[in-house]
Amino acid sequence: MGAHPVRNLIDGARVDSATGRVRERRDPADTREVVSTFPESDAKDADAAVTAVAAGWRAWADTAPERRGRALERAADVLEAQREQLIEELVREEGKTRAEATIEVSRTPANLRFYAGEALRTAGRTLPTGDGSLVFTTREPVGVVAAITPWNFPLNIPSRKLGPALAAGNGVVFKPSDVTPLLGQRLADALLEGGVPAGALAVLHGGAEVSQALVADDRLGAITFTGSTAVGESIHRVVRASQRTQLEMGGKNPVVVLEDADLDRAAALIAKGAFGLSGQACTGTSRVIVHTDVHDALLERVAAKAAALRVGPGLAQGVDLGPQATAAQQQSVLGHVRRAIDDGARLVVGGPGDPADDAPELAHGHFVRPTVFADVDPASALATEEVFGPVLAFLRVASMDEALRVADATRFGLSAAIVTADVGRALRFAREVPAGLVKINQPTTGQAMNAPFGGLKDSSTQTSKEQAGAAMMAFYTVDKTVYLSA
Ligand SMILES: NC(=O)C1=CN([C@@H]2O[C@H](COP(=O)(O)OP(=O)(O)OC[C@H]3O[C@@H](n4cnc5c(N)ncnc54)[C@H](OP(=O)(O)O)[C@@H]3O)[C@@H](O)[C@H]2O)C=CC1
Ligand SMILES: CCCCCC(=O)O
Repeated sequence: MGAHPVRNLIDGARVDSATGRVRERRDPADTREVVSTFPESDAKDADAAVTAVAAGWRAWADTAPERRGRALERAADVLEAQREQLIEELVREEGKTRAEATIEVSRTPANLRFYAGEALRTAGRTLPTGDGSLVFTTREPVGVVAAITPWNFPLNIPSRKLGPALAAGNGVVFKPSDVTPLLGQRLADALLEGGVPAGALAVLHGGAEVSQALVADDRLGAITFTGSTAVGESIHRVVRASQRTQLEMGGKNPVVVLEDADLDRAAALIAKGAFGLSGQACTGTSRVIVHTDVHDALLERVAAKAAALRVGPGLAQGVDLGPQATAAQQQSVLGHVRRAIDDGARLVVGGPGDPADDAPELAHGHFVRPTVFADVDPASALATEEVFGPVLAFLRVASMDEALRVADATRFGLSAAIVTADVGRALRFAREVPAGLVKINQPTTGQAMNAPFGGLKDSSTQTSKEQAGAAMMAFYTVDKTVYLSA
């Protein structure tokens, strides 16, 4: 499979960056393979993209909602027709397994269809006046929206931003991660083929430089970002008070296991949440906070599952864990593992060793070993910092009160799970745990596409939740109140 040339998309034209610089994206499972090439864009490109969408969005906003919805529906049709191709490209560009890629490639068109319907449901309301005049509200598009997205769900996460933004009649400047430029182009191409006009959608490729320039543009009405807390906070410092921001950021998600838990069930959902997507999920499980009475029995079960996982290229049969998405992510994960050992955590499974030592065919990929630590200090880096890799920290507690305190001992509050047969304590957990997503006897990962998605604390801005249907549309529209006398 040759390298796909990806270019910026501005006013319908596929153009190189003003910098003239082109970068390569190589397969994270085998870096000898170039998957795509893409422009390294800068502020000039960002300015050109915003200028084009600022000029073009109004015509899209004036398009009948039914036609806007139909364009999203047809874009979903295009993506579904490309299913097998997208699955393979997603595995080769991002690194997830074929099974994980299949789920994402299926969810993406479903997101577009979900928001296609919202185009027709987003409306204002009339208010009684009693004096014969009319007072009503309208929902108008914000205008120009910047969507900046991460590499770990390069189709699904952008689709649940571009879908509602376009359904509401906004124009979008889309900046995919430089780790997954091809998938970003595939989504944009499907939207254009579906009928979104070139003036309503621009795509910029590149890294921090173009992204920083984009968010600093005063012509943006809204910025929707998903990525690390550090970058999200840097964006928040730049934008004007009047510009809407929706920031979905990092997590350090715990599973609390009480003494009455079904340990086989607990071990299965912990392994799924911790090692799925090679640990590269913001809602991924990174902490197990377990009652001391069942600690050793649970650790034994989870360690056995981790040790049995097969690491390898996502297109290979029977692989459970693909590579980390980049060399930088691989080195970051290994740095956390080495730091945990230095801090005195007990290594139970995995560790800093190179999986290629046991399997030479892995020598050209960014692979790491699924790793489990025990006796982790709740205040240590491993227990409080996001690793974003397949590394699990076991923390022992003696009560539910202590479990809640330990769960709260990080700056994050995205997803949290509890495993127990006690409904009363489960509901107390749901009330008291500082997390925007609470899972009872379920993994910390996995969401219903029609349920609000977002965290508390430094995991998310609290202005609006993603995926929340009508509530999502509120972020992408402005309210007006109109007073009318005949
Ligand atoms: N809460 C949620 O829903 C989710 C959160 N995440 C979080 O995202 C992180 C992993 O994704 P990752 O892509 O590495 O996150 P990053 O924060 O590194 O990047 C996110 C996006 O921002 C861009 N970017 C990078 N630096 C800057 C900057 N200084 N200013 C503006 N934009 C910038 C990136 O471009 P480029 O990649 O080209 O550098 C990318 O498009 C983890 O922390 C994870 O928890 C991931 C998925 C979901
Ligand atoms: C589209 C999937 C949302 C979940 C984001 C995560 O867990 O990284």
